[in-house]
Amino acid sequence: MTGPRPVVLSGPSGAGKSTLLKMLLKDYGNVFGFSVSHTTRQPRVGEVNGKEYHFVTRDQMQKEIDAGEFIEHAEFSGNIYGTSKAAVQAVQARNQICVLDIDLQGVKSIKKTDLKPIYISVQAPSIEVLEKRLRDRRTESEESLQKRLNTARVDMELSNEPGLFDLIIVNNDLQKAYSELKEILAEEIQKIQDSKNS
Ligand SMILES: Nc1ncnc2c1ncn2[C@@H]1O[C@H](COP(=O)(O)OP(=O)(O)OP(=O)(O)O)[C@@H](O)[C@H]1O
Ligand SMILES: Nc1nc2c(ncn2[C@@H]2O[C@H](COP(=O)(O)O)[C@@H](O)[C@H]2O)c(=O)[nH]1
Repeated sequence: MTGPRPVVLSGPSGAGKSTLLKMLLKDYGNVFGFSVSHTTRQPRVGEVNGKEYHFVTRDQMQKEIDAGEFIEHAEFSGNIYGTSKAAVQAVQARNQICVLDIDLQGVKSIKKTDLKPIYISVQAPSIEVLEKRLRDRRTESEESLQKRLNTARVDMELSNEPGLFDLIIVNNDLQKAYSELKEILAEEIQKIQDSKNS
């Protein structure tokens, strides 16, 4: 893999990864590019195929995994999610910092590749706050919500492993969390802006 150093955003469902990512893309749209993952889950209201995800069937996804088209893939809450080689290459071809929003299994898989991203974990202040955010988001059935909360408990525990993440952001105050995110990425942002201006 070539190009600027990618960024991995991980952390429990509902912690605020997509919210922070949207802020980053709004402020630095030409600097960052989102790695559009594949998923077998159903699109949510407002989600567009090819933008938030490539929405695919389990059969189609399994065929592409078998064909070696994915850098990593994982089963999460009853669905498969994965990062294709093409998704990352598309961003890198635009000389943008590639941002991957992936779960903890994905992080462990990416650690075995030569991608060498900056690893950031986004956490909610507590499981209670996380549950409230997920409920208020109104995207999950009760079954899916419980699965996500169970996975979140494990994620919150395991993410503290020394060396796993370069930074853990506790997303309580959104603006403060965003400032922390921008701070760790400042050097990479500057490099891209300099290269685009030269
Ligand atoms: N600091 C915050 N304070 C209050 N609400 C927040 C904060 N950050 C995010 N939220 C809200 O919490 C909900 C979950 O956030 P978001 O969808 O960004 O989480 P996520 O980590 O991307 O989840 P998933 O992994 O399921 O995609 C959203 O409704 C969002 O508006
Ligand atoms: N290992 C991977 N995890 C991924 C990928 N794309 C998203 N995700 C993670 O899935 C959960 C649930 O996402 P949701 O959109 O259904 O709420 C979340 O933790 C994402 O980080 C991927 O390509 N690989």
